Amino acid sequence: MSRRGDEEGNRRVSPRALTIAGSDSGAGAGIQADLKTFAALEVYGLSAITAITAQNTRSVYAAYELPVELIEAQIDAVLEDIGADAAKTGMLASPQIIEAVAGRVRKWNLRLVVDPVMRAKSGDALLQSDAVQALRSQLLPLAEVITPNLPEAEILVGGPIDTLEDMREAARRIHALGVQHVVVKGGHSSGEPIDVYFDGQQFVELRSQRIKTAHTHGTGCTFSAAITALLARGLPVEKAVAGAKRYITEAIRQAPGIGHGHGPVEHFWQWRQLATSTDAGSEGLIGAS
Ligand SMILES: Nc1ncnc2c1ncn2[C@@H]1O[C@H](COP(=O)(O)OP(=O)(O)OP(=O)(O)O)[C@@H](O)[C@H]1O
Ligand SMILES: Cc1ncc(COP(=O)(O)O)c(N)n1
Repeated sequence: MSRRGDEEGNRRVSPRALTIAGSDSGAGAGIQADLKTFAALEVYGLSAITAITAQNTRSVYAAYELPVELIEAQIDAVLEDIGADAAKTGMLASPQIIEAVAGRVRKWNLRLVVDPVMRAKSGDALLQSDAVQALRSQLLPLAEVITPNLPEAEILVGGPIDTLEDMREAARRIHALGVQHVVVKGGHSSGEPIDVYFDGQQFVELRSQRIKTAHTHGTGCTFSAAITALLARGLPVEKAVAGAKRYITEAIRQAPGIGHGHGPVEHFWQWRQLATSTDAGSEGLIGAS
């Protein structure tokens, strides 16, 4: 357990989450989206930056990977002092960074959500093609949750995914790589954005209406960060995933319309009301608090 935690005396001890990801200067995706999501969900956010991108809503203009030792040092610095109840990965760029991050996940026994980021919405590559094998063999067996979109799931399983049954089969095969809980996201499908959740035994379909918008930059980062934040808050995985789906749906609906390309989503809408409301007899997202 990496959370040091409870030596703060009388001070309020808030849940903490760590993101290990790339910086997006346009702040719609990457580290910036993750930290906004953590803050909106009232979780203290920590970061370890893997790469710096020069990016806006239109394109990625440049990317610079940070040295592996500096990435390891960021993770060690925040965990030996502050601790994290859950962590997530985003852009990992290279096999060397994946290997280093896997080492730190083992060292600190982190609860890990992996968003296997491969390309930006603009089409620019964010992961070297020879890094997929490292992702498969080194990081996936350490992941509690993985959240591939359809193109990422196709690369992980090595075949096309066209139907809901294909999504279920892909989830089964990714689960067999050692991930405990798989969410194959349907944002890139042509119909309703149905996400398929699989825990090794049962499938759950997470459904929502498709919102007609160009502003979906950082939806995957925000969704996986919301899962991480809700896990850090102590929710069971299935509830954290369902809560994150509600959070991202509303975040897309309320997108501020910034920039000339794919703009960011809105993180700071009033989630608490949704979170604590009783919905069809359920206890709400986090229960009243
Ligand atoms: N237009 C939309 N309307 C409603 N929900 C959507 C829409 N687009 C995506 N989603 C939801 O947003 C979440 C992220 O899905 P998506 O497949 O877009 O991830 P992604 O491609 O990894 O995102 P990104 O690469 O932009 O960070 C999923 O829960 C998906 O169902
Ligand atoms: C640093 C960084 N991490 C992740 C993404 C993926 O997000 P999207 O697919 O919405 O561009 C990105 N564009 N930049």
